[in-house]
Formats: sequence, C-alpha cells, structure tokens
Amino acid sequence: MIQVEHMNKTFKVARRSAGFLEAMKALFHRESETIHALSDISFFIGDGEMVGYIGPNGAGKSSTIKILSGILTPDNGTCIINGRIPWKERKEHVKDIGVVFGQRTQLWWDVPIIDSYELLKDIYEIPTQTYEENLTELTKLLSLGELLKTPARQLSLGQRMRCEIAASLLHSPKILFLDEPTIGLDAVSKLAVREFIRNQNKRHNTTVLITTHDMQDIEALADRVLLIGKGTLLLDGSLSDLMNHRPKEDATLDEIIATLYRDYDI
Ligand SMILES: Nc1ncnc2c1ncn2[C@@H]1O[C@H](COP(=O)(O)OP(=O)(O)OP(=O)(O)O)[C@@H](O)[C@H]1O
Repeated sequence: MIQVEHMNKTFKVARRSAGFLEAMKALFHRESETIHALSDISFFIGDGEMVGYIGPNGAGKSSTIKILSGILTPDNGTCIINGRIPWKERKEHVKDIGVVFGQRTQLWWDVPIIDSYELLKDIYEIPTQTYEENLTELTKLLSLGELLKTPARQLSLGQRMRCEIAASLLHSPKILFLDEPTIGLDAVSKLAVREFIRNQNKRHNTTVLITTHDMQDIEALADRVLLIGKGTLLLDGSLSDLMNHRPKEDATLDEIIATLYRDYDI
C-alpha cells in the first residue's frame, strides 16, 4: 500500500549567464532559482494495482519515484509505504521494493551479471533458497542464460534491461517502481518485458508503478493512470477516463495524451 499526502519537493539551482564576466561575478554573488518539482501531490495505490505515471519532460515523475524509493526526501508532506516512511526507514524499505531506472544501472559495470546478483543477495540479505529459486525463475522467464556470465558493459541495451529487471526482483519485492523500463528497447524486447511485468503482477500480486513516455507501455501495463504536469497531479483515472479527452473518434493513445497535455497546458 502506497499512501502519499500533500507532498512537496523543491530544488535550488544556481543560475548564471554565459561569459567570462558573468563567471567572475558568480564568484562573489551566486544567483539561485527555486524549482517546484512537486506541489501538493496526493495519491493512494492499493496492493496489486498497476499504475501508469505519465506527464511531459520535467513534470516530476522521476522525483516522485526517487522519494518513494527513499533516495530523495520531500520538503514536506507524508509518504507511507507498507507502514514505513521510505527515506527514514531505508534499510527495511528497500527489501519491500524493486526499482528500475531505465537510464541508470544497478549492475556493476565490469563484472559478470551473476556476480552483481551475488552482491545484491548479500546487500538485501536474501536467504539462499529464495535467491536460488528466484534466479532460476527469472533466468527462464527473461531468457538470461548466457547473459549471466557476461559483464554488464558488454551487453546490448535490451539485454542489460532484462538483467536490470531480474536484479530488481531477486529479493521478491512486493512493489515495483519502473522508471522508463522500456526506453531504447527493440519491439521484441519491449513485448517480452511488458509480458513479464504483467505476469509478475498476476502471479505474485506485485504492485507496479511505471513512468513512461511510451503509451503502448501504458496500454499494456496500466489499469489506472496518474497524470502529472509542472509538479501537480492533474488526473487520476482509468484508461477509459483518458479516452474522454480524445480529439477525434479514431485518435491514437499518443494523440489523446498530446491533447491532454494541451488541455492542461503542461
Ligand atoms: N537534482 C536536481 N536538481 C535540480 N533540479 C532537479 C533535480 N532533479 C530534478 N530537477 C528538476 O525537477 C523537475 C522535475 O524533474 P523530474 O526528473 O522529476 O521530471 P520527469 O517528469 O521525470 O522528467 P522526464 O520525463 O524528462 O524524465 C525538473 O524541472 C528538473 O529540472
């Protein structure tokens, strides 16, 4: 269960114009700007739900996932996940969650994938039997086979993403946070990853929160959609609620989302 109430997050960023003179001025006087990444965000996600978290670039999606994962602390507001505050009880919290950041890696770059998994086993204190069972299942379902012997840096993006997803599931987390998990994947890999996530939800009742710019991910994986723009939650509804915004009868999901972004001016 994920309960977020009135959450705010700001970032302070230094600003200066280009040029030598401006650089010298900045040595004595730094100008900064406050960015409101999240403003008064509230939502509730029940166990076993699959929720798409969508919005344009810079809307606040990754900041939310980072707070839910315990990596970032909000300025104020509450967030309780399975009875815990993520950033305060990180060690226990991370045992409940699996996280995939499509643009980052949790695998050690120069060692074979299996060595990264062994390290994760120690970090998450996964009992040997659970680890062996999960590894066998994930290797089969995600066709990891030979990949396990290969260092992460020698894998293609799609191969590495399959290994990343397995890494995030080795400790049987109840909740999965996926930040653009299909970015850069070919059609076959995308379908495989989507099917795998759907199965994971069906078989283990895993709660899934997914951010993506690929609307086919949303169609395939989300029963419910949260729309965020400029740090504000604008819509919380089903896929059919999104359809109310379709500009024409035969509009694609991409066209509907683009209309939605225009309607909300985000
Ligand atoms: N560490 C940081 N320092 C300063 N500003 C940040 C930081 N992280 C995020 N921001 C700002 O907060 C806002 C929200 O960023 P966030 O990464 O959450 O957006 P997003 O919805 O995930 O975007 P995208 O779809 O492009 O990945 C943006 O304006 C971004 O520039």
